[in-house]
Amino acid sequence: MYISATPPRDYPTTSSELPPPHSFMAAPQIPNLNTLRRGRGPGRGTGRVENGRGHPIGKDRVVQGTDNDASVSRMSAVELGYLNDPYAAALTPPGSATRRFPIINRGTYVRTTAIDQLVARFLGSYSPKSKKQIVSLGAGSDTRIFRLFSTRQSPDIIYHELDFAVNTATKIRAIRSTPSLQQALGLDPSGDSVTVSEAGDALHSPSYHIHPLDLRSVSADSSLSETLPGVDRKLPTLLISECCLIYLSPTEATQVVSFFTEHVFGPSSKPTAAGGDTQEGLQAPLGLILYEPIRPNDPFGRTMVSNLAARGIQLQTLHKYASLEAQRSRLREHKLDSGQAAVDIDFIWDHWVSEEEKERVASLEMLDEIEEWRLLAQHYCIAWGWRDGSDASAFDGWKAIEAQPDI
Ligand SMILES: C[S@@+](CC[C@H](N)C(=O)[O-])C[C@H]1O[C@@H](n2cnc3c(N)ncnc32)[C@H](O)[C@@H]1O
Repeated sequence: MYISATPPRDYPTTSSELPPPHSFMAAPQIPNLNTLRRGRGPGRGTGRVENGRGHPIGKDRVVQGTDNDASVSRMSAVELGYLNDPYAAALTPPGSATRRFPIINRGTYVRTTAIDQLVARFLGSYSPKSKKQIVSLGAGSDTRIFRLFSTRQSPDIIYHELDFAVNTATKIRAIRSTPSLQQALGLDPSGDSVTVSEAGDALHSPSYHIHPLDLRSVSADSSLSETLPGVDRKLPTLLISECCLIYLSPTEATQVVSFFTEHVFGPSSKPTAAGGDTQEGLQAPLGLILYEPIRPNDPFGRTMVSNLAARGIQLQTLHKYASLEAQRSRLREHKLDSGQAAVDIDFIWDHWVSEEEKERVASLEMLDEIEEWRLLAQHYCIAWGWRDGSDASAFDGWKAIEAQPDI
């Protein structure tokens, strides 16, 4: 039961506490464990100019800028010892490092390690004969690819990252100028196995692809080889949306997931044994992990939503997928029907983190605001679902994970 609607303490609660319109922030204070921060950054105006498809460019910039907040939060958690991530610094904008509040650091820790666990269970142990594929939507400056590739003997994974061109170009610049990122990927930038587009916003190598793509532009008519070169339609594949689809409208978010479930990884045709004819219905095993805010309708959630609205920000799918059950239904509706589960961050801290690890994390810095932590953590969830498709064992690693009963 929620005992107070008190928002985390650096959320302004009235419009008079908001920064003046001319100093609205490039990266808004979205109620995100990743983005809540101590100070208010410098602003950037939001114009009304639209891109080619009617989306205001100013709003897009705000959404693109949320990645800076994500990288700063990651860096804060790394510097304090919550996470071990030697690649975070290279992907954090220079001079932007800031120490986040303890509840935010703990949130970054729980969400990152929980998604890491789901990814590790999907990938299983190294096996060059059974390649798997990961497609990260709105990957931004995420470091998971570097952490994964540096710890597996050889890439038995094909990893794709998608984001707006402005963000993919930033990441590619960081990779080009940082030998440790190249080494983690096993890339030789002067070799011919890596190609970078002329605009510097797309990168292709045998195991790693960065695609500059506005997800709102994909449709069933999109040519796969042009839109997502290097995607293998037949491999067991994991889609990850770590705080990305929440920025799309419900229709757009549904279209993006359907693009992958029905079009990219939809039923394929293969020659029958007799030759000639084709046999429909073979689908690659496919899973989806979502990390998103939930529960906008209780007092705490309402305060967060109204703070955002005052900044012109609407997390449009938040009301549609407001509960753990709504997230599970969403996965079922996308025919990820072999299994689905959803847990909030509070549950993960309680049930997935060992007592020893809890003690280690608790010793890193003082966290007095236990009630505030629990409230915040109950407003973010991780949901996952999968379909077995052509390989009933591809998601075996997910079958025994402890999930949360409805509350
Ligand atoms: C909060 S950041 C999260 C970044 C990363 N997933 C992480 O968790 O560290 C949201 C990311 O989604 C990306 N994004 C949002 N809408 C998008 C769209 N329509 N097309 C491509 N990327 C999008 C943003 O540019 C941004 O990099």
